[in-house]
Amino acid sequence: MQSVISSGPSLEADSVSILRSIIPGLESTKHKGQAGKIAVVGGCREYTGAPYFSAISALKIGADLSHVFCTKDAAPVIKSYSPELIVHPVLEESYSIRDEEKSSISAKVIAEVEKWMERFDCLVVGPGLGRDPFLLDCVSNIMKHARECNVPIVIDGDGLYLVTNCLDLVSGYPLAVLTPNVNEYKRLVQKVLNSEVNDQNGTDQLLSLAKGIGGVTILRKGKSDFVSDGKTACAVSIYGSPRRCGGQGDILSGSVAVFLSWARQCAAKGELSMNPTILGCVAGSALLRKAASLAFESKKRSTLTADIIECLGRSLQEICPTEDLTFLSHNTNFCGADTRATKRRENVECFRFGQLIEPSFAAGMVDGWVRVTLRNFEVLLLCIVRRKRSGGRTGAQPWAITRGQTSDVSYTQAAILEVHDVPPSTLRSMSAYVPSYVSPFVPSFVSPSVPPSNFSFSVPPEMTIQLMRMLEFMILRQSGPQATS
Ligand SMILES: NC(=O)C1=CN([C@@H]2O[C@H](COP(=O)(O)OP(=O)(O)OC[C@H]3O[C@@H](n4cnc5c(N)ncnc54)[C@H](OP(=O)(O)O)[C@@H]3O)[C@@H](O)[C@H]2O)[C@@H](O)CC1
Ligand SMILES: Nc1ncnc2c1ncn2[C@@H]1O[C@H](COP(=O)(O)OP(=O)(O)OP(=O)(O)O)[C@@H](O)[C@H]1O
Repeated sequence: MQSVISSGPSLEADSVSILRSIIPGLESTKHKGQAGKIAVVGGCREYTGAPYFSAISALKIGADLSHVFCTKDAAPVIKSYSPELIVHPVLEESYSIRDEEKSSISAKVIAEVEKWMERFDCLVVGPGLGRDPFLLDCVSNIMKHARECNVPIVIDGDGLYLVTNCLDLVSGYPLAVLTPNVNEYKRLVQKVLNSEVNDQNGTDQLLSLAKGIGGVTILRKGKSDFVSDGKTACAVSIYGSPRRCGGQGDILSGSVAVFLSWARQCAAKGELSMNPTILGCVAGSALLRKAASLAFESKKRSTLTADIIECLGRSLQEICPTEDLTFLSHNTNFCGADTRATKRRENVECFRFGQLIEPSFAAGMVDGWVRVTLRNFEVLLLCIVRRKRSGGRTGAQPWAITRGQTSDVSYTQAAILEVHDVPPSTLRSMSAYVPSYVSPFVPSFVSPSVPPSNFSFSVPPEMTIQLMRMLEFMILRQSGPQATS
């Protein structure tokens, strides 16, 4: 993926491209759990809203399952907010137990959470956790266990209070993300750097802070959100709202947890060249800020956290529309293999709106290929010269062909697009099929001049959707009666 974090004086990340590059496709081949399983550790007698906001946001953004581990008092309340959440009433506060029970209860708490830990893609620790010493002690053990299992941990709210007083819990753990607000950041700077917050030199201070805690990622919340892992730093300033109702940080923690999990999935497939933790933070922040701006547009001063949560879906849709995500997967469901084409071109599957290309029709007529290489999916436009049954040429026709990881279609995530091996004659013929809204961006396609025979070009990521629409357009043209005559 190309660099999305600028190295010049501006720190602003290309959040929209990052979001698009991380959001997975929606495919019928996936099963529950593959889009993410998130757990929030938080919720006590005083605070039941915060863990709910965090966990429900994770679900609304696209995680498949969202758990909450909270105190026994908080659990029925959180369950009553939503039947979608899986709520575990496992934590205890000092007031509800006797001193002599503490060690056995502590062991029970950790045993209960351990059962689940390896299933989670990310843990959020802190929303509405409170500051009861016994409870925080149990949560320290949960964090240690998460760390042993290599589960990423997003730490917010009272989780940051805990961590600031016991830095060893996260120090040197690259899968830890701290999301401090203005107060929490101040406390961290004082504790780790033994100084006061210095906004004149804010980026350097943030870098030093992240480095000082051994390379954890810090997302400093504020007018702009700043993210650093101690090596690189970037900012998210787009969108946002002037309304500062409590709970937005909780949405952020759930959002970062989901995007971090998705970014790690991309990284595991070798699709990212950047720290997925940073990308998860940038995407999580940008989405929250977009939802806050949409909510403010309609609710103005009365905007509440629940209104922002309601706008998460629309925000995702505006940034990365689901029809774009599903178009190809819909069509690939109907793929069928064409044996002769397979022989000619390494395992290529041909389809045309659910039908095989007639072998007799396709055989020997491959005239050129346009290969569109997307991040985890490959589309081949096979250009064949159609012949009448008698054998006479009738002109070039492009056909869409898919190949590669068809179970992982996600073409809006494309960063690079290559086209090559297209003979000049085919390119010229194809220009007839290129809709005018795409042609300015693909000048070589429509150029009447003769391109080199091994022709290739790159298309910027923002053009990907238009190009995919072009493919759709081409296929649609082929579904008309004249295509089969
Ligand atoms: N609807 C809900 O359920 C919501 C619940 N929320 C939840 O609330 C929790 C606190 O988070 P917050 O963001 O309000 O704390 P923040 O701004 O750092 O501190 C403000 C001032 O208060 C003080 N202070 C805090 N806790 C204290 C304590 N136990 N005992 C004593 N002092 C305490 C603090 O002092 P200091 O930290 O400097 O000691 C500072 O001066 C957290 O779990 C969050 O998730 C929010 O997410 C919003 C929606
Ligand atoms: N001054 C600001 N201008 C614009 N957006 C802001 C501003 N301050 C915070 N935000 C946005 O609100 C998000 C939450 O930040 P905030 O400081 O409210 O966190 P918090 O206090 O931890 O939240 P919570 O109330 O959930 O505990 C930030 O990620 C940022 O996008």
